[in-house]
Amino acid sequence: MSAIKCPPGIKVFNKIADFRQWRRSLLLEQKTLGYVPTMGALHQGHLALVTAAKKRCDHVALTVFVNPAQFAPTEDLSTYPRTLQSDLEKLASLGPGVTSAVLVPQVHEMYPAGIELDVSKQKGTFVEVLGLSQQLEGTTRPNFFRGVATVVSKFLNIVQPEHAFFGQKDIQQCFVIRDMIRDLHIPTKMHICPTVREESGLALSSRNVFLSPSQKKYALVLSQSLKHMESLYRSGTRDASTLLQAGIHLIENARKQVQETEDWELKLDYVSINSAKDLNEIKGDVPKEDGCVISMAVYVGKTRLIDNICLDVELDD
Ligand SMILES: Nc1ncnc2c1ncn2[C@@H]1O[C@H](COP(=O)(O)OP(=O)(O)OP(=O)(O)O)[C@@H](O)[C@H]1O
Ligand SMILES: CC(C)(CO)[C@@H](O)C(=O)[O-]
Ligand code: BAL
Repeated sequence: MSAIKCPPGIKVFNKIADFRQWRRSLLLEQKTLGYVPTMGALHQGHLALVTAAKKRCDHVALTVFVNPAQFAPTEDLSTYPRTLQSDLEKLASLGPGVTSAVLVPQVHEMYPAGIELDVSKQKGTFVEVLGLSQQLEGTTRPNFFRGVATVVSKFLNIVQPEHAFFGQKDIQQCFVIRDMIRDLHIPTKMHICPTVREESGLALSSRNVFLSPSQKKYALVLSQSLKHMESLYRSGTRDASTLLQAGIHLIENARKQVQETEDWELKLDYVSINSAKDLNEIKGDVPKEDGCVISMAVYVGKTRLIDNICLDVELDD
């Protein structure tokens, strides 16, 4: 932390107790706090959450924490981008008084009992949101939402924000956290903000830095196939398998082109249409009254990207 230069006006804490003392001062001044949880490597998607938080609240705080509990032993915990100094500069670039505080806690404070990536060796307290965590992302990342729900519940307890802001890009995470907040009676109002995209349509993601220029070009297949399915839906196609086949066709074409011309692979992990009520998979016609989420994960080389669209769903109120 000593090597980090804090931009003027932004308090950077690495001890939970120091953050809490600052948070208490806001309570005494009757100021509201909006909270944006992140794993750092900030981009315009994160900054849009900060801006939305500032519109609603007197102060905005972020956490920057690459949470080991949401990574499987085989995943990219050690290589996940860590760019705290430039993250702080990006927050400062939003203007004075937009971000008030950033908490960058240490792993041992967040996980006093230690944290093993192998779930069978873990000790301590964990939070699981049953019914929403095993499908979609949970198929490939079976303990991911347990790690997310655990760390977000810790942070909501530490930060005690009136409002918390999450991105639609991680739509299943939003569903999981929404139910966790409800079930644990956490006194925070959750907001889901739209996915910020490059002009090309590519959803911004911290992991995009791993893409080569040609991978970035082929990564457009995620947003393009979603858009294609959306336009079919809007023109009256309701059968989930017809919609999915149309998306899969585009992804398969891209996969073949990559196979013929590149030295890396493009691989569909999943594409699925799920009810916006309970994230159960929809077979047959999409019921308009429930709304649906079309989501997918695609490996572009070694980088796994996700994206989604929500149809006939009000995500935020
Ligand atoms: N393009 C985006 N638009 C809006 N919100 C986003 C976008 N990307 C991420 N977020 C949101 O920012 C918050 C923090 O996400 P995180 O730090 O994991 O960034 P990320 O870009 O999603 O990283 P990763 O590449 O690991 O998925 C989450 O609520 C996430 O949904
Ligand atoms: C919510 C979160 C910060 C928890 O580590 C993470 O899953 C993310 O960045 O989306
Ligand atoms: N934005 C989700 C964090 C992760 O993929 O680990």
